[in-house]
Amino acid sequence: MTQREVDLVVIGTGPGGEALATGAAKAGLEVVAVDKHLVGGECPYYGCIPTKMMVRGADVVAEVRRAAEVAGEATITPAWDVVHRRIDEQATTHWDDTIAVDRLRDAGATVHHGVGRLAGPRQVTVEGADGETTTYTARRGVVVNPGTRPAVPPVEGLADTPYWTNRDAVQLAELPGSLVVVGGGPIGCEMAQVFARFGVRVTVVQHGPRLVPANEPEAAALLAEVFAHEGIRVLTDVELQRASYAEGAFTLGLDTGEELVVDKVLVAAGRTPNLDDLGLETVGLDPHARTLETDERLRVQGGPQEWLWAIGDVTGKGAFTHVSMYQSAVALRDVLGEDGAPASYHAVPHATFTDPEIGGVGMSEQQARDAGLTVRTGITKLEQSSRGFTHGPGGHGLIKVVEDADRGVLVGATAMGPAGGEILGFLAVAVHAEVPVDTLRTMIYAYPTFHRAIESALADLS
Ligand SMILES: Cc1cc2nc3c(=O)[nH]c(=O)nc-3n(C[C@H](O)[C@H](O)[C@H](O)COP(=O)(O)OP(=O)(O)OC[C@H]3O[C@@H](n4cnc5c(N)ncnc54)[C@H](O)[C@@H]3O)c2cc1C
Ligand SMILES: NC(=O)c1ccc[n+]([C@@H]2O[C@H](COP(=O)([O-])OP(=O)(O)OC[C@H]3O[C@@H](n4cnc5c(N)ncnc54)[C@H](O)[C@@H]3O)[C@@H](O)[C@H]2O)c1
Repeated sequence: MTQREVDLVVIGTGPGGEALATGAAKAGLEVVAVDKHLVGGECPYYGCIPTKMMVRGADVVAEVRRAAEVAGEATITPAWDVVHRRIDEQATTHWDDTIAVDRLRDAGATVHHGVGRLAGPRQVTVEGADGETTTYTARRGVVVNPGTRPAVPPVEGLADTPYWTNRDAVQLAELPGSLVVVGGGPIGCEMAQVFARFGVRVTVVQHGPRLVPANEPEAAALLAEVFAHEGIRVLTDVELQRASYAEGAFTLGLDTGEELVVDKVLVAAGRTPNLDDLGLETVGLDPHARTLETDERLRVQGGPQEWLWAIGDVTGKGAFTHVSMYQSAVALRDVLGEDGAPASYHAVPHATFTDPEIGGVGMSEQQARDAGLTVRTGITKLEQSSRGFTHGPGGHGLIKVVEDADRGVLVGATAMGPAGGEILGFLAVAVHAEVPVDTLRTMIYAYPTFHRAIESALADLS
């Protein structure tokens, strides 16, 4: 066993951990960045980046199929190997993190591949693949950024089948004929639409009453309509009860009595935080917790606040890369003893990259009501705007705004449509900066843009 003393240990290099380790090393701290798999985490290798390449391919397929209605005949023969090659070569360099490791080392950090665990105050052990263990004493402290792994729903027989998770889905070289997606959240919906557009017969099994439940119900309803139109079967309010696999086929038993027989099953039913094997108990924290509670400087609450920070999905503030990066910057300032704005989560934006995209920021209408606010909402369909009308096929969408009527500011908004995640930018500024609705109403909205529909949604506030 080797012992070393350093300034900072970062356990887990998701997007935030990688950025924080880089910044701390550049600032002159002696930093060890520990990861048991790939430096950069889920986003670049198995999450955002490969899935957005899949979405890009699927969107091109859909656009070509719309051509006849607006420009003339065009045909496309979807070819998954093109998507696979882009992911393999351009996005992930064959799922190899050498570039990221070199970048961190160039910044001055030490990269240690292995499982990192807290082992008492300021102590971290790292167990390498070769079984060699190193114990680090962290003078300044420890930042944990361990992320999540796919949750496996407690369905009889499922664990014994070769089901896929997002990690398998982004590495596919060939597509199956049929697929059941278990879970209708962002991962399930993005993947379902991609695979369907490439010719896979897709069924989504969602145990709740609607798709994308973190978004407004109107957005979920519109997405369900689009999915139905594209031939994706969506089963809501359905429980998967049994799963088995034999002779190359899965059989799934539903509580409705129906049995689905398919080539493949993709489980996208939420995530489990990687907190259970982090040694949290050695510093008085609960290893079974779903999140680590943090303060506005990302210091872990209920534990050794002076030397332990947590960032990323495990903080429960929004499982998004931009949240991990945002927290990384706030925590880095605190690690370095610098002043700066505290973390604030009243305007967390998110975009689900289905077509139409669903952008959301801040509170949903229900969340605002549950928070006891005096709520007014306004909604408009994109098809009723000049831009939606001229866009034609693929132009479905909506804008919904949620106002705290007592303060006269937006506390939440949804922008769904072509480039919904981009239109969201305007609404994110309004919610973040608490721009008075009266001011938003005095603006001039360029004609005929999609974002001009925001003016109609504001006019509808009641
Ligand atoms: C399919 C999919 C699509 C997504 N698409 C988007 C998107 O479009 N936009 C978006 O904003 N977000 C998206 N996300 C979410 C996004 O990937 C995460 O929010 C983001 O990666 C931030 O996670 P994180 O920083 O908490 O850590 P992660 O990225 O999960 O990384 C954690 C790292 O810690 C390591 N680790 C864990 N435990 C230990 C340990 N004990 N010792 C050493 N290392 C350890 C892991 O190996 C991993 O490298 C997507 C996620 C998935 C799965
Ligand atoms: N574009 C993006 O920003 C993006 C894309 C993908 C993922 N993500 C992030 O990753 C996180 C994880 O995504 P996710 O879609 O796996 O999780 P999720 O928790 O958001 O959605 C999972 C869905 O599965 C359903 N479900 C759970 N158990 C089920 C069961 N037994 N049978 C049927 N349905 C079941 C839930 O009702 C839920 O709707 C998201 O919360 C999001 O923050 C973001």
